[in-house]
Amino acid sequence: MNGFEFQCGTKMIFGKETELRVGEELKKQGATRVLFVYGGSSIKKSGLYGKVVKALQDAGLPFDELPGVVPNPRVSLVRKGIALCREKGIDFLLAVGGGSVIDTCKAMSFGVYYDGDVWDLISGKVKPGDRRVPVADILTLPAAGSEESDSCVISDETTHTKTGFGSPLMRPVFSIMNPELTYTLPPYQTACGSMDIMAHAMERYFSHTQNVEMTDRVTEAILTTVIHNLSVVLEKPDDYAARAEIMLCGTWAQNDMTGCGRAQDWFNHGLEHQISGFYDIAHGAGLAISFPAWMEFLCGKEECIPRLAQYAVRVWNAEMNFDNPEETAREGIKRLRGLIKEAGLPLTLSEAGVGKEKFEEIADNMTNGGSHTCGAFYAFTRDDILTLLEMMA
Ligand SMILES: NC(=O)c1ccc[n+]([C@@H]2O[C@H](COP(=O)([O-])OP(=O)(O)OC[C@H]3O[C@@H](n4cnc5c(N)ncnc54)[C@H](O)[C@@H]3O)[C@@H](O)[C@H]2O)c1
Repeated sequence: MNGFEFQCGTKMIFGKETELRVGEELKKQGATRVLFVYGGSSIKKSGLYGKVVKALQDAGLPFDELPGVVPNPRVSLVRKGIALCREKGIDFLLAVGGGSVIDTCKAMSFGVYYDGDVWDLISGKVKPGDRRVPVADILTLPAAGSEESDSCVISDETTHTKTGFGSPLMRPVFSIMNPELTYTLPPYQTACGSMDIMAHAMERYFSHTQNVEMTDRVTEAILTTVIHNLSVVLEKPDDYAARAEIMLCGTWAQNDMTGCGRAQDWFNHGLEHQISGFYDIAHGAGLAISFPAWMEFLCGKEECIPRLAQYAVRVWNAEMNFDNPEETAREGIKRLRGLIKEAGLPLTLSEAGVGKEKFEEIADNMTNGGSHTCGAFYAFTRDDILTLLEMMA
């Protein structure tokens, strides 16, 4: 196990009807003027919008609204939000929605205190400072884990670039998590979210760092819990117990608890950001296509087989073939693909409507024209990425 620092100060407020406490909690945290940020019609249809407005009014908290966050959230709205925060003297951001809404608030929160264009922070040209408008959220979609993570991902729709930045100060001050709020998620979105949760667990799990047994075991528990409960909620969307399990997994898969003391990979997220930057597909769908193909590619790399086989045995209950561990590894991939198919997610780029026309550009972007490799568990060259993309096609 490597040395590490870990600090996660987000207060998690979990359970039925917890969203009704948002006003009093914001006040307790020192808010005097709030910007209520959300996406489209889904929170209005579900009645959550009205509950939030009432909770803010009951707490006597003045607030403004910024609707219009879209999946793969746009920097144009972040810029609009920054201007609004400055104009109205906002001192607390309240995100109500999934990762896209929370990430929009996180980017705004640092952008308010930066004099230049916020894309400088997002693109990593300038490091974020130590001042930010605090962020809180009511989570409606377990997936990104942004409710406790220290990073955000934003797209520039004019250049088709999707990238992100982070800071230890970026973690939300508190996150309200009521599993009942996720009953309205369509099956496809539920499946995409679960795939994203599994991907966060696997980006950390696939590591060559030795002696990380405790975080391995926690990660395996997250993966097996999501696998089991995803099947339950696809059958019965209002199963509170199963929704709660998935919601908690979403947060703990991405708050970096399971990443402590180990090298992490993040190749698949990098690849998916490229794909969804160009094609605007759901993040979880992109990961459903890339992860099994990535594992299959790695079956050809001897140094990766033991961990792939361990994953197959412990997560998928595959039988260990000590004479041929690659066969065990392939069984794990087969079972992962089975779940993805059952959940209605795409297994290939063509199923997701993505062609081959950007392959060269994607490989260039990920390796800076072939000048460096990408990924820690296995270092992909530009040519490797092209091979992998063909496998995903
Ligand atoms: N910050 C991080 O740590 C982190 C990590 C991984 C991914 N991300 C990013 O997060 C974004 C994806 O976030 P996401 O997966 O949470 O999805 P999302 O926020 O983009 O939402 C997806 C869709 O689900 C709808 N939705 C949300 N809650 C709903 C509900 N309860 N009922 C019905 N519909 C609902 C939204 O309106 C939206 O149309 C991507 O841009 C991804 O790159 C961020």
